[in-house]
Parts: sequence; structure tokens; C-alpha cells
Amino acid sequence: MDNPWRQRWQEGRIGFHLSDTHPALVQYWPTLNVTPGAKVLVPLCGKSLDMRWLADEGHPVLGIELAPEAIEQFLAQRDAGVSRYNQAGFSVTRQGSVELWCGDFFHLHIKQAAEVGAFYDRASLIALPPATRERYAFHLAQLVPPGARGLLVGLTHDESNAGPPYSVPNSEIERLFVPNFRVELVENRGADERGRSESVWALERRGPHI
Ligand SMILES: C[S@@+](CC[C@H](N)C(=O)[O-])C[C@H]1O[C@@H](n2cnc3c(N)ncnc32)[C@H](O)[C@@H]1O
Repeated sequence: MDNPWRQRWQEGRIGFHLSDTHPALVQYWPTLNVTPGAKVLVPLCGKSLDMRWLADEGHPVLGIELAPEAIEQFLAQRDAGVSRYNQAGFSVTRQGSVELWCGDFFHLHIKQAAEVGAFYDRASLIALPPATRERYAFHLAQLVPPGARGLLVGLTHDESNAGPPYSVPNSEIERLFVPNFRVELVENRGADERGRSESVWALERRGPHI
């Protein structure tokens, strides 16, 4: 097994998956003033129900996920038609207005994200080790157009440097994103029983609106 994420999905070690929509998405997405109908990029999407919520809000969704197991489990949640095709080295599936690209997020080219107008990251940045987080912030900035808005849900904890999930302090989120995004911390959520607390961020890609 060459990829630890594939192994996790195959063994069902997916404690990060939520059985409901993330409350921060429901609470804060409407405050971002995202253009109605804007396509939302969801990097490292897993089988998150947040994508259903975004689709139900009228946003086409472009999810990127390494593990085919996650994608098949997402699709199986609904008894609805699925179309499948290959594009740019990714296996793509579409169910309703949710399009899932199976492959490495870092291989997604700007051409494939041409219609993206917004983004959503919950437990994506924090799934990556430090050096890869730098790459992630840079790659995300390359993929989304100036003016694109998004919500990011980060996490901090005291469980040494172990991960994932990695503990990513607010100072690091600012350092990673400020060069290319307007960054606003909208909430530091209280710690859960394991001492893990989430931070919620509103981001907007800097640059002239085209
Ligand atoms: C912590 S989970 C979060 C999933 C989802 N965002 C959620 O909230 O449930 C991280 C996900 O990223 C996927 N992943 C890790 N590295 C990836 C990469 N380079 N490209 C695409 N997906 C990746 C993993 O398979 C896993 O499903």
C-alpha cells in the first residue's frame, strides 16, 4: 500500500468524516456573499456531506479526492444517476451538480478549474504536513480567480506534532494565505473533549476582478 490515505479509507479509519453538514459552513457561508451559482472547489473533499449542502444551495461543486473509496461511498449515499469519464489524468464522476475528480489535488491544472468561483476547505489544509501546506496554499491561489471567496476550517490541538490531523495555528494560516488572499478569522470555536479546537476563516483571493 503506497498511500496512507488509501489505506485509511480501505480500513475505514475515517474519524474525520462527519455524519452531518459542518455547522460552520451553514453559519458562515451565507455571510461570504459568494456569487449565486458560483462553482465551488472543494480540495481533499473526502465524502463530505458539505458538498451536498453546497449543491443544494445552488452551487455546482468540484471536489478533488485521492481515494476512489471516498468517491464511491459519496456516490452511494444517493440513488441518483452517475456519469463517469476520464480527463487530464483524473477519473471524473458526476452526480447531479457534484463533480468529483479522483486524483492528486496538486496535479489539478488551472484549466480544469476554469469555472471555479469559490472554494471550501474543511480539514484539507490540516490533513497535510508542514511543507505540503505551503504548496497547498500556493496551488489554491493559482487555481481560484481574483475575487473568489471561500471558507476554511482549520484545527489546533496539543497532541505533539503528530498528524493528520496536524495542528495548524492561526499564525500559520495567516502566514500561508495572506500573500494571496484577504484573510479574516471569523471564529475560534471552543475545544472539544479531546482538546481540539477549530478556527473558521473567510478568505478572498486578492487581485483585480476581471
Ligand atoms: C482529513 S480528510 C478531510 C476530508 C473532507 N474535507 C472532510 O471534511 O471530511 C483529508 C482527505 O484528503 C484526501 N487527500 C489527501 N491528500 C490528497 C491529495 N494530495 N489530493 C487529493 N486528496 C487528498 C484524503 O484521502 C482524505 O479523504
